[in-house]
Amino acid sequence: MSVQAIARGLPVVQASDVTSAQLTLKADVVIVGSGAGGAVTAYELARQGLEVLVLEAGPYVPSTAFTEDFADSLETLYEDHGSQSNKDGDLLILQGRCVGGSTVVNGCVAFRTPDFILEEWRRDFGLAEMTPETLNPYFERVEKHLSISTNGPHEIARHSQLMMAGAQKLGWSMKPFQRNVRECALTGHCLSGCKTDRKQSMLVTYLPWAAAHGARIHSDTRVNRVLSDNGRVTGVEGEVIDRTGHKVADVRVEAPRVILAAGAVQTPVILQRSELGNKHVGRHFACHPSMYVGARYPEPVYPWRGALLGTYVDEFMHPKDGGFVLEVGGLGVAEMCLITEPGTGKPYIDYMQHARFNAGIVTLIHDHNVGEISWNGEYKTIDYRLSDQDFPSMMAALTAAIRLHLAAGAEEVFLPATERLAVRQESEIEAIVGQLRNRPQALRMVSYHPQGSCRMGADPANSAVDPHGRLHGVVGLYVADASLLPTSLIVNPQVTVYALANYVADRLLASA
Ligand SMILES: Cc1cc2nc3c(=O)[nH]c(=O)nc-3n(C[C@H](O)[C@H](O)[C@H](O)COP(=O)(O)OP(=O)(O)OC[C@H]3O[C@@H](n4cnc5c(N)ncnc54)[C@H](O)[C@@H]3O)c2cc1C
Repeated sequence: MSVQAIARGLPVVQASDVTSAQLTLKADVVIVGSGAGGAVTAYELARQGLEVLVLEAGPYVPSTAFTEDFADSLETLYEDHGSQSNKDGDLLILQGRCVGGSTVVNGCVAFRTPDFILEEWRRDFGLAEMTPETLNPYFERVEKHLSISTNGPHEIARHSQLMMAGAQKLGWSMKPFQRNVRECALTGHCLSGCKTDRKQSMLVTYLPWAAAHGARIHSDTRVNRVLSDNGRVTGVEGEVIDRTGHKVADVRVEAPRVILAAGAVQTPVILQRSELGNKHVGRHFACHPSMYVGARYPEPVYPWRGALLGTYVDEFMHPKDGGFVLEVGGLGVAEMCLITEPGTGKPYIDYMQHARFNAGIVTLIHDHNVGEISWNGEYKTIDYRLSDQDFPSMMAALTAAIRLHLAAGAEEVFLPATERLAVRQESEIEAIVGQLRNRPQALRMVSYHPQGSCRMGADPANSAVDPHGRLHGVVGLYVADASLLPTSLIVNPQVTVYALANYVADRLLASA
């Protein structure tokens, strides 16, 4: 490893450090991906004395190099440079692709897995251990490690304050978020990475801690295949690719245990390329398709100022109450161009000229696991279409978001539809929302939470991975990322992923 790499902070072997065309490595455990699942397993295993090697496809970008410019960040920190989408092209699927994974670019919102979701997992997937009693110690551990705390009054930006007043008028429960941030600088640039290391991402917590316990981290290293012999894992192979896209070296790692933590899109792709796993690998993909419902307020609210995410409406969280959450979110100008008012020409210019008057709400639904990830030998496909079963909760979430904006004093609410639709008063909502139909390209949706493509369960007849995180039918191969989630969560998933990764690491240690 070069002296510069160590001096830069985290000791990472980068493409520029690799001098031979063939890299051959050994480890007790090789971990693929350095995001939420990969970093937690790396630390928990390294601190118990295992020789851990982490291979990360994305670059190592130290926080001092973050630019707070979203367009730059999409280029350097995001999967497919921020353009990853579903097959129909109406759902942008954002994932981080860098050392630290999506945790580097996420919005810091931290929720434990709701009890009613754990109940579904126990009931429908035979996951008897997925109880609050088993998971609470993991949640507590991660909350302590990542300094998770409730937003203070100074972290509730003007737009969130207006919406809290609106929720009060409507009689809805609205709460401040919990976030993994220490003394937030309130710059609102979370999605571009936290330049001052206040966000407690994997880049500044579990990865340096894992390295301190001897874990080796290689960036720019994409794993293509898991190697196995007679149903037992023997290692992985992949390539070192530099930032200009040129291959620098082939990599082969010998290891008796492999943990896949490449995220819910790439983990099934690696398994499919390796021809490992049963027919559930890649299926049952869910993603919390969300809509950004923007609105214009009579006063400037500067949506890019203050904490990115302040408060949320939990009134409708349980499926029997609607099955959705409304999150009041800030937004920079670049993000606003990407995901809000769809008009072109004059209406669009007018909208952007009034950017400082716009505030937004992000909707999340408890979607069904109807998607599928596949690899055709050349490229991946994300086949996800909002199901007819989920369309009513999407519309209920949209209606509630419009009502909240109006109650908070908004003058005009813009629907995240491909045709230009706006609501100015409560009496218009039903007719305008009622025009929307569940067809491709009708809605503009974004997913920040891909999940469920290698779901956990006791029975291989309906799951890809067993209750301890082992791929059914292959010895030594584990999954420890958002692919594991048997159903969608409804709430932001990072804490669930950290807890499950820690749980899987403990199961691995117990069987070692
Ligand atoms: C913009 C954004 C905002 C978000 N906001 C929140 C939030 O506020 N709260 C919350 O709870 N969650 C949030 N999330 C989601 C949360 O960050 C993820 O659910 C979580 O990080 C998933 O963990 P993971 O380990 O499955 O994948 P990731 O954290 O995405 O890590 C996967 C890693 O694997 C690497 N990889 C992929 N393929 C390969 C390969 N072939 N070889 C080697 N490495 C590979 C990737 O480059 C990536 O670094 C957000 C996500 C995004 C993108």
